[in-house]
Amino acid sequence: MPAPLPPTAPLLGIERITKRFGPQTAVDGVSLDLAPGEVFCLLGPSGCGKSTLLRLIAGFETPDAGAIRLDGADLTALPPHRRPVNMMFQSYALFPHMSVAANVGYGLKGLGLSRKQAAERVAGLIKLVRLEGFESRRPETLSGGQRQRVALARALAREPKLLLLDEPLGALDRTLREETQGELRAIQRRLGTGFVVVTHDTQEAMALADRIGVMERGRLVQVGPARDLYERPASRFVAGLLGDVNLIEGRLGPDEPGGLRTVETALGPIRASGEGAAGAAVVVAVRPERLVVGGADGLPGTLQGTLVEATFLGDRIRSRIRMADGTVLRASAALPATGPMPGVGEAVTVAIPADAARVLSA
Ligand SMILES: Nc1ncnc2c1ncn2[C@@H]1O[C@H](COP(=O)(O)OP(=O)(O)OP(=O)(O)O)[C@@H](O)[C@H]1O
Repeated sequence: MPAPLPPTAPLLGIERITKRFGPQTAVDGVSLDLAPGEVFCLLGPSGCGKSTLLRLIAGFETPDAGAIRLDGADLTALPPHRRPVNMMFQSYALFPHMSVAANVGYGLKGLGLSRKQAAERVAGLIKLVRLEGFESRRPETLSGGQRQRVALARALAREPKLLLLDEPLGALDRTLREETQGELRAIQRRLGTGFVVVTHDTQEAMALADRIGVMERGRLVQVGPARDLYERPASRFVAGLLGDVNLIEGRLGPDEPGGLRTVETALGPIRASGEGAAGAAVVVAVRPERLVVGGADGLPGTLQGTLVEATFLGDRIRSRIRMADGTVLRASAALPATGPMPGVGEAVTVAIPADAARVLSA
């Protein structure tokens, strides 16, 4: 029986694409479907192949194997300018001698628009990125955030079906970055253009993406909404990339009814969800904010430890707790509404709720 069709045909279809540079495989058999209007973030450390995958979609690189389709049409043989795709670079590559309006209008060259049509399109784009009044300014007189918006308007000028963004906010400082993430997302929603965004910043991927694809050494190792990746990482690598995590080594117990497993660790048995062969060496992954510190007496599996560090961070306390066997766990908790901070050297209880503990292959 044929597989059921997805609810909407994919905008972008990448099939087993591979790109080698000499002995190095930069992109290794990646397959991926993108829904229309979706924002997809490629996340991974430097050198994992994110930019190469983006450049393959744009047509700046030719794959050694595999195919790329857009709306069902094979793009693989088309040069970059013939693809209904546009790319925005981190450097923005604005023309310094041209005004904001001319930079944006440059994106319309070759479309055969009349002067009037082009002027209207430019005005609409400038409005979209909220740069009205800046039309005749030169890029060098703009702030980083404004330059970013000029580059975005120019990249959107030809109304691409898909926009590729390489570290789009990389040049902005932290506060401006967070503001601009929201703006970028709002513009994208208004237009419904599909976005593929390359970033090595996990927070940014979480803020922007409908789905994140994690790349590791040329492979796409896990794809899903940020929350799925955060709560159910497929590997230690993904767990660590998405945020801080405690990794506790142990051996996996046998299958049990109810789906939970028991992992024997130096801290004692820990109940966790996940799969694997009984006896396998595993790690239990627990996010610091899911540890229940203090007041855990009476919960099954409550452990005893000593607080070795407690740092006040405004909205939460970050702490380190040494357990009887010497393992140090990191916890992060909302502040108690009233009352003193827990003191260093104090004995504390620690509980690991079973729904916060994931079994990962060691
Ligand atoms: N033109 C090239 N010639 C040779 N090797 C290349 C070329 N482009 C990329 N590579 C190699 O392919 C691998 C993936 O590079 P890529 O730029 O895609 O990584 P990345 O994840 O985007 O990294 P970064 O975040 O640092 O940009 C790297 O090992 C890189 O050295």
